[in-house]
Amino acid sequence: MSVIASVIDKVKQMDPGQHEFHQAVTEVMETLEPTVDRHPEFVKGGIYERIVEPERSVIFRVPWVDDKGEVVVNRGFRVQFNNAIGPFKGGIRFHPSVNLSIIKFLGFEQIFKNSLTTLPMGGGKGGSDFDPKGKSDGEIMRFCQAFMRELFRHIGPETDVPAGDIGVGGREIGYMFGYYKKIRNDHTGVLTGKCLEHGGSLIRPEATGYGVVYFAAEMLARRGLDFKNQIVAVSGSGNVAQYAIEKVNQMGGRAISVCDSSSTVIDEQGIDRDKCCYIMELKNVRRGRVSEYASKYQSICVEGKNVWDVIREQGIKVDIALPCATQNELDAQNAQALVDNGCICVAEGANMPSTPEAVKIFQDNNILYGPGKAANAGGVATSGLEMSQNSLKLSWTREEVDNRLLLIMKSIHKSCLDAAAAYGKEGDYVVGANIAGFVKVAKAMLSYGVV
Ligand SMILES: NC(=O)C1=CN([C@@H]2O[C@H](COP(=O)(O)OP(=O)(O)OC[C@H]3O[C@@H](n4cnc5c(N)ncnc54)[C@H](OP(=O)(O)O)[C@@H]3O)[C@@H](O)[C@H]2O)C=CC1
Ligand SMILES: O=C(O)CCC(=O)C(=O)O
Repeated sequence: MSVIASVIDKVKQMDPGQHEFHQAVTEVMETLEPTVDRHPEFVKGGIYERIVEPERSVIFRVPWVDDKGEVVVNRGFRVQFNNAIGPFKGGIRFHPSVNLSIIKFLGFEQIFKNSLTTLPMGGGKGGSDFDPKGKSDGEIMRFCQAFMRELFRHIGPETDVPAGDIGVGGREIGYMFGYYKKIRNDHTGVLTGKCLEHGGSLIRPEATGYGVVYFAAEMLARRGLDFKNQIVAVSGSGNVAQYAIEKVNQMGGRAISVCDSSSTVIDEQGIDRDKCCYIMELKNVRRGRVSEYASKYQSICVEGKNVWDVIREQGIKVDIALPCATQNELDAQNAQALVDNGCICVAEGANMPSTPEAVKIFQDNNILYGPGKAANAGGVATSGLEMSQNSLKLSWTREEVDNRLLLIMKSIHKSCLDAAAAYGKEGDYVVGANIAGFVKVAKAMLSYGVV
């Protein structure tokens, strides 16, 4: 049995039931096969076995008091996966589905993504099964403080620097940062995604969504294409989706969809600047449901189905797909429908949104397919820029950060293509992203000896 197959086998045996983690490990490991012959030193150094095991996983109790005065207990997680090239770095997710498998898959992906950014950041991820939906502002604050009451002892600006992810935005980062500062008496860059007033970076809120569109534009340019007049399907309606739509509009495309966990809205006229501002206010301020969009603007609203189901069922033509909601949202049936209807490009804003079967359909049909760890790396890259500004005690302008983001996305795109070509898989962004991300981390791990 090859070293890769035995590593995948061992992961499945050791952690049965961690399906998302198995999926992420299998997807990465299978593409690393060509590195085994090229780098016998990685085999000898046990790099493949070591890279799938987190440095440590912390699971903790998060007790807090709700508005009725009742004690609620949630479960918190921080998986510090790999710090070979820099401090652990990765977001925090608050969602009822959160469990160890999901946090491990996200932390594992983060190792390679962060490596691709060119910045010195290791991989980690955290979260809780806390559901922010329907909670008052006071409840959110008390939960964030309770979460930080344990997390603070595991993190630090040179150790582990969390940020936002699903259910965690500027408001939650503010509450967590404020509490860390209070109990440590230390105003330091321990979190990213902070508000501007207390050390955040311009463009961090926009960065993941803008970065996905920058990455897709690079892929399209290889075929002499761009966003102008392209019909773009976007899923989700949160941070990543909102700024992806904003950038699609700026680049001359027409974004036609959003969804949340309750319904999907299709607006074939296009979600223009004003409609996008409406969604931002609806989701970020009023914390409402996307179905409200349909009562304000002429559009289709389908309850209980995601964007990709609705596009398939209604035979809607899409040129570019940007899945920006959650893992495994886009399955084989919906991938086939996108291909059959002439889709040319898929760039993933979410982490692992396409199932393995869907990815195979995109690749077999020569679709420009940009996997999340490359296409959505602009968020964490800009977090890295926030860390740099915090260390320098400087703030860069919007233009400066956006320019750096654009250059990083171009560099990631080039690294993927270079690595794919160097390992005999010309044009394959999946192989390219995995190998380029992996080789840098593997070399760093090797240089430390067995630790
Ligand atoms: N924020 C960042 O910087 C980065 C985020 N990502 C990834 O992007 C994705 C979106 O994150 P982000 O925009 O920050 O999160 P948000 O919480 O801001 O938004 C998530 C959106 O996805 C929807 N959603 C979540 N789960 C489901 C589901 N099961 N079915 C349908 N819709 C769902 C949410 O709906 P509802 O409103 O009902 O909850 C919401 O509209 C995630 O995969 C995340 O890991 C990747 C890189 C960086
Ligand atoms: O900005 C960060 O540190 C993390 C962003 C994130 O969670 C991700 O890249 O998936």
